[in-house]
Formats: sequence, C-alpha cells, structure tokens
Amino acid sequence: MRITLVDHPLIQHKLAHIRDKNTGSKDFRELMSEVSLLMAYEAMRDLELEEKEVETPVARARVRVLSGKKLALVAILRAGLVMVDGILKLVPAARVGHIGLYRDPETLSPVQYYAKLPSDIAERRVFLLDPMLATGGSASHALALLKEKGATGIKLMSIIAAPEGLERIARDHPETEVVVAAVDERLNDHGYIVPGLGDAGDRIYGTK
Ligand SMILES: O=P(O)(O)OC[C@H]1O[C@H](OP(=O)(O)OP(=O)(O)O)[C@H](O)[C@@H]1O
Ligand SMILES: O=c1cc[nH]c(=O)[nH]1
Ligand SMILES: [Mg+2]
Repeated sequence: MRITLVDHPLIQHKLAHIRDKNTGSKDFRELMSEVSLLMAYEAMRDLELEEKEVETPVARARVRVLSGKKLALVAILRAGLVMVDGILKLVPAARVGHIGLYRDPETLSPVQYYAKLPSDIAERRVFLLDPMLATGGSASHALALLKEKGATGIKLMSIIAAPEGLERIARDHPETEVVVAAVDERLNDHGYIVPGLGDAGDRIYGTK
C-alpha cells in the first residue's frame, strides 16, 4: 500500500493549532478545511493532462488542461464533511458523495446509517475523505462499499492516521493509496488517536 505523507511546513503549522484543545470550533473548521485543500494539491499531483491551444493577447500558446476521468469526493459523515469545501475550491466540478458512519462505542465497529453516491462513481477518480484514521474500521467499510459500486483507484485522504489504521487498510485494501498529514503514535483504550486531536466530529460541530 502506498502512503503519501504531506508534511509541508504550512500543514504542520496549521496542525499544531488543530491539535490544541483550546482552539474553538470556528477556527478548527477553518483550519481543517485549509489543511484539506493543501493535502489535495499533493493528492491530485497525478491527475492526467492533455494539450490544447489558446490565444494569449500576444501569440498562440500550447497549454495543458485536466483530462481523463472526472472526479468524485466522498465524505465519511460527519467529520469528513469538513474536508469537502476546501477541496472543492480546487476542483469545483467534482461530484460529492456521502457515506454516514459512526463507531459503536463498545465494539468500535462502524455502523452505516446513510449512503448516497454519484451514479457514475465507477467512471470517476474517487477521493475518500475522513480526517481521522484510527482503527481503520470506518475507512475500510467505506472502501468496501465504493469497490462494490465499481470504483477503482481510490485515494483515501486522512489528516491524522494511527499506525493501526494504516495497517488495517494495507490488509483489507492493499491497492489503496493513502494520503495523510501526520502519522501519530498509537490508539488509546477507547480507540482515540494519541496524541491526535480528540473527537473530530464533536470539535467540528460542538457536540460534546
Ligand atoms: O478508524 P476508526 O476507528 O473507524 O475511527 C475513525 C472514525 O471515527 C470518527 O467518526 P465517529 O464515529 O466519531 O462519527 P462522527 O464523525 O459522526 O462523530 C471519524 O470521523 C472516523 O470516521
Ligand atoms: O482520535 C479519534 C479517533 C476516532 N475518531 C476521532 O474523531 N478521533
Ligand atoms: Mg465522532
């Protein structure tokens, strides 16, 4: 499994504020959105281009524009939603799908309560968005669902990953490329990433 660590200084700086428990929901949301945009810049480095010509005010110019497969962003609810708007600033024509999952607090297994995907998901390049990759159960479930619908070449974008989550994805979906901004130390007894940032959904929406 290919792992891309996007550890640009701007991302590390923003991540420092995101991790800080004194950062409130408004700043937390904005910073998560900005980090997602910066990560997407790297995650989309291999998008295909094709040549065409345009007229500048001075002369004809050979230019390159995006070609190939159309894109889909698929957010794992709730926390993945915070990544969508920032990335849409880069690729406004991408379609957006949603998969609703929550972790059962006892078993830590994902429970699905919703799924709505673009009907042509199999023809699109898919970026699966969830800021936290902890046990990897949620992302693995979502990847299985996307593959069942015919999606291939899926990239998983997670802001913070635990080694346990990366191992789970490597085992269940070894063909997946994972793009992360940080790999933390471990999970605690409640399945939270250490040091992590706490519960992403609760910090985004102020629901603790
Ligand atoms: O890798 P895992 O062990 O599956 O954990 C990661 C999941 O946990 C969080 O969701 P949560 O269950 O808190 O739902 P929420 O986003 O609605 O709060 C997070 O947003 C991931 O989806
Ligand atoms: O640390 C964690 C683990 C799972 N989900 C979160 O939001 N945070
Ligand atoms: Mg949560």
